[in-house]
Amino acid sequence: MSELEIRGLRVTFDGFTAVDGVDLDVAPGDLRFLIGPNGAGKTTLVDAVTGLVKAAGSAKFGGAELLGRPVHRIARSGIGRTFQTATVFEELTVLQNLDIAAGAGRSMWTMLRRRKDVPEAVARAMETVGLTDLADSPAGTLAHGQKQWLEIGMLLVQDVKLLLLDEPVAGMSHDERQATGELLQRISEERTVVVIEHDMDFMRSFARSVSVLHAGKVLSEGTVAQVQADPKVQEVYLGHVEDTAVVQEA
Ligand SMILES: Nc1ncnc2c1ncn2[C@@H]1O[C@H](COP(=O)(O)OP(=O)(O)OP(=O)(O)O)[C@@H](O)[C@H]1O
Repeated sequence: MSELEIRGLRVTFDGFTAVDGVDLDVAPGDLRFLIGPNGAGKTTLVDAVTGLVKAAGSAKFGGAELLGRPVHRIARSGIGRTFQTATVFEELTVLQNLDIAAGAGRSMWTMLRRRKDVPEAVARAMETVGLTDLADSPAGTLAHGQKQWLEIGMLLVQDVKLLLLDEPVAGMSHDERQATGELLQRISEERTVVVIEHDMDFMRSFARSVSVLHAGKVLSEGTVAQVQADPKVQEVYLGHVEDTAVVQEA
């Protein structure tokens, strides 16, 4: 059964249809890449699923309808996302950021105080994203890639079941991309991960499945090899110089 089941999803902005009848199924434990040229509707689709924009159609998570629910209730149902720019608290340490994300029921003072007993979920998330040694470093001093990992860690401590990540490796070094890909593979052993991405090398190395969006519709879907071999995909990408690698290296 699909964990995320989208049917006939449609998002319209002032008469312009950004998402135009999308059907999408993501199985539990998938590491799905959403690719497509600029303006294809990838971010808008994620915005619709997370309640940030109004949408018609259906988007079910674990069988429950998401459309029409407020953002906080969708988040509480186990869906978390990151944005293109990391949104961590720069003045607070790695541990404090994770603590706040884990937050429920603790006072601000308890969370901001340096504590010896780190909650297990926080310790585990810190370990998973490789930031344990930097627990007491202010987030503002982290490298760009580390901030993205911290943000992913903040979703893990909330025990999010479906992670929606918007261009997580943008601006990262080669080594950071590699580490991020491996991190996403580890995470997807227990959770479902959907990644919006423009980096085709990264997609080829780490995607378990791929959906190609174009002009608000799903153009192609399958494994990396299937999508790369699809003439429709080649046609769309050949018109976009920055993305021709998807076909050139097929
Ligand atoms: N709030 C909005 N109001 C009006 N139009 C919007 C709004 N948000 C997005 N759009 C338009 O919807 C289309 C899809 O945008 P979207 O950001 O979802 O594409 P994308 O595939 O994520 O592109 P990119 O890869 O460049 O991030 C674009 O034409 C965009 O200009």
